[in-house]
Amino acid sequence: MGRSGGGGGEGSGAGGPGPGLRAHLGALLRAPPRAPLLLSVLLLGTYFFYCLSGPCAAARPPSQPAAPPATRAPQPPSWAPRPGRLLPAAAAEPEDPPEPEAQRGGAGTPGGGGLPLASSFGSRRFPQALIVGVKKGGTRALLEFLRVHPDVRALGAEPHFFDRCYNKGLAWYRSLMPRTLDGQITMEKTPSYFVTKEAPRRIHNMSQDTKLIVVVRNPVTRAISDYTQTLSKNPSIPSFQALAFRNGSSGLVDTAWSAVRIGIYAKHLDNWLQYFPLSHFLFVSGERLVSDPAGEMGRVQDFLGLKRVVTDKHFYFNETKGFPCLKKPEGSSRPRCLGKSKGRPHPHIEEHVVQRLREFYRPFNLKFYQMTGQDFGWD
Ligand SMILES: Nc1ncnc2c1ncn2[C@@H]1O[C@H](COP(=O)(O)OS(=O)(=O)O)[C@@H](OP(=O)(O)O)[C@H]1O
Repeated sequence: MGRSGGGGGEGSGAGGPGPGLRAHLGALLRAPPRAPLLLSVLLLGTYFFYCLSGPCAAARPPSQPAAPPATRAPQPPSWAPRPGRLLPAAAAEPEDPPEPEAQRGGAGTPGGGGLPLASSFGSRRFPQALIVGVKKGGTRALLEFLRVHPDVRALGAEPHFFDRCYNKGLAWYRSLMPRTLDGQITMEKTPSYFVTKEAPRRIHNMSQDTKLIVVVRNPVTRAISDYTQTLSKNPSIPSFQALAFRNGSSGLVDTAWSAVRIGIYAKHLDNWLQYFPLSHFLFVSGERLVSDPAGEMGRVQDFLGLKRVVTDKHFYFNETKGFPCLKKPEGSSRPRCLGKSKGRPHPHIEEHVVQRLREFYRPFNLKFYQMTGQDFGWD
């Protein structure tokens, strides 16, 4: 499943057959008539292959109910951010994979339950809370920490419903969710929602009571982390510096590059505030999630109206990884850190490049502190 590096797009998985499929079907239809059975089998196989391998396929529901189209709402305001320049490699990056335990057991499997019993009790509900961003902010860590809480049931994979898969309909989206009992909260995380101009309106359309969590991180470090991810998939991309500035380091900062654009938090938040009041948001510091995970989890649990169950007893600092890890993740009794793609070393970026980006972000950061009433200390 590809990711867009933060830019939103309408789901493309449910449209008509693409050129590849048309060519394939054409070839099959020209086959000799004496092979009707083989032809039918191939046609069916081709149909299922193309239908199920689209950008929404990683989050397939256990059964496919007839999904009514999602309700239409007024067009978004014209000033909303436009999709920026994407690196080819970024567009082909795989999703943030669910952590292994989540894949094996419960709620990581779309529609699954953590315990065998959970598969037959409770009901699938729309998420009452979403982690909407930001990409490379620490969203996977937050979700895995939250899943330890017995009153949180979360989808492990990123469903990308409100950016790429919206045309699958709200019933499809709900069918992905794990079953919950009364009093439990359903959650999912898709970091690209924060920079998708249609996402706030669509989420508001699902429920205007949705609680929204945004994990934010120093935008300069975030951009380097984003670049590191792209570089890991495609080592031949240009240097960070060449991508960050329009004409080498002497030029203007290139805000069309998604790695830069995502970090202009104030601008993206402005779009969300057209639909949700500030009281619906919790801004989690990506830095404090690493330096004081229990403290930040206390704030998150309070915001979600949960008992403070996840505390410092749940974490240990793994010296080798250099990050806090869980003593007992959901569905496991063994300690576990996040996977290799989380907390990886960044390439060295020259100080003058970092400095110029810091200066670029400063006014946007100050605006963001003002809007949220929180100083994240990035300057
Ligand atoms: N406990 C723990 N373990 C490992 N990594 C941690 C942790 N807490 C936060 N982080 C930081 O999370 C960064 C990845 O962010 P995301 O999970 O939001 O990335 S993604 O958008 O879903 O790809 C990742 O970024 P990089 O350091 O650049 O790899 C980490 O810095």
